[in-house]
Amino acid sequence: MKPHEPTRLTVVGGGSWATALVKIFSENNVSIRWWLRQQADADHIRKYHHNPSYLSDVQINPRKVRVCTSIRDAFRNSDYIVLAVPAAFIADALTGARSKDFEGKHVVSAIKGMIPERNQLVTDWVEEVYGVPAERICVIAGPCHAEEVALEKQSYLTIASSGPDCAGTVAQLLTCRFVQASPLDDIYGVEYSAVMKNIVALACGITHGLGYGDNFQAVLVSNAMQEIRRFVDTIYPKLRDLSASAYLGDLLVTAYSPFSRNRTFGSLIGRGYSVQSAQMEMNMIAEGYYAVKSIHEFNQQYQVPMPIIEAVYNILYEKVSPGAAMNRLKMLLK
Ligand SMILES: NC(=O)C1=CN([C@@H]2O[C@H](COP(=O)(O)OP(=O)(O)OC[C@H]3O[C@@H](n4cnc5c(N)ncnc54)[C@H](OP(=O)(O)O)[C@@H]3O)[C@@H](O)[C@H]2O)C=CC1
Ligand SMILES: O=C(CO)COP(=O)(O)O
Repeated sequence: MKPHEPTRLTVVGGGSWATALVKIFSENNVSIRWWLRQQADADHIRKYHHNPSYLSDVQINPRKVRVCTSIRDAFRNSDYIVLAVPAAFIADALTGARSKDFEGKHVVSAIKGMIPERNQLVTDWVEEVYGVPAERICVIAGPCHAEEVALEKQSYLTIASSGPDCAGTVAQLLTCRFVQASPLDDIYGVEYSAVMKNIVALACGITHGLGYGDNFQAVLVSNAMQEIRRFVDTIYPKLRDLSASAYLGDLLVTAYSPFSRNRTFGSLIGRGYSVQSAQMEMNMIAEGYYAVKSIHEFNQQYQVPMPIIEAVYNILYEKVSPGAAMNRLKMLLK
């Protein structure tokens, strides 16, 4: 690539985070192929330069962004493939793409969830299924809600990879007027923490829906941080600073922000909605709903004590009432 040529990116996904990422990347010298699954959405963006279904105030720059609905077209000539579809649907979204289509490219996962049928991190799945080498994979993490990106509120991202090159370049591509992105070398720690903070936000929402107050929630979140530490230190021991924004910051924003899908979903459950009616009430996906099952099953072999994760699992998958599960949990917190 010549020095002043734009970096060629593919963004996979038409939801709020994909739309926000397209906006951030468009601040830099890039050329984006943006894949959406709905033809009507793609046509609308082409004509009116905004996504009709998510973050519709965000203006899409037609000089930098080309929309398409064919995944193989979207991959053509791209240097970086950015995945921004909930984990449960990423295999669907990539239907039609083959290992060969990933050759020579970097993969950037913006997904904070696990592949449900395999209880596997998205980056491991990409490596295993599409043969992408680990050093060409990175994740986008950090406390950052798409809605605040749309409003250009100052935000911070952490780009984690196992080798320095991928994360460093992607961090540069995401740094702009209102976003500061930095690289980090703890891809597994960051990815697992991001998956788990969604489950904790569900727990916060559930307790909020049940009428617990801020005092309880502060204790819940502190205990949750200890659970996350126990889990990631067991699965992938490494010297890491869990008070950094990629870990603690993301836990806090998801647990407390009214923008959080996971907190909102939990709050509906706490107020007595069934899983199905809560899902219908929200137009967006709460990753924690799928993730809690994956983490619960994955943890069978490790048996890391995680009473908060277990309480959420019992409520969502074992029909334990939110009130009873939280009554039991509150005796275990300190
Ligand atoms: N939103 C945020 O602020 C942030 C989100 N993330 C992560 O980004 C990822 C994407 O989440 P987000 O953008 O918020 O999700 P949204 O709920 O905003 O959008 C969901 C997306 O999934 C698509 N989808 C739904 N069902 C299917 C299916 N069966 N097959 C293919 N695609 C499907 C939807 O397509 P359609 O519209 O056509 O139904 C839509 O593009 C998640 O892992 C989330 O944790 C990370 C950081 C911030
Ligand atoms: O990861 C996020 C913010 O950093 C988004 O969390 P929610 O999916 O709960 O909105």
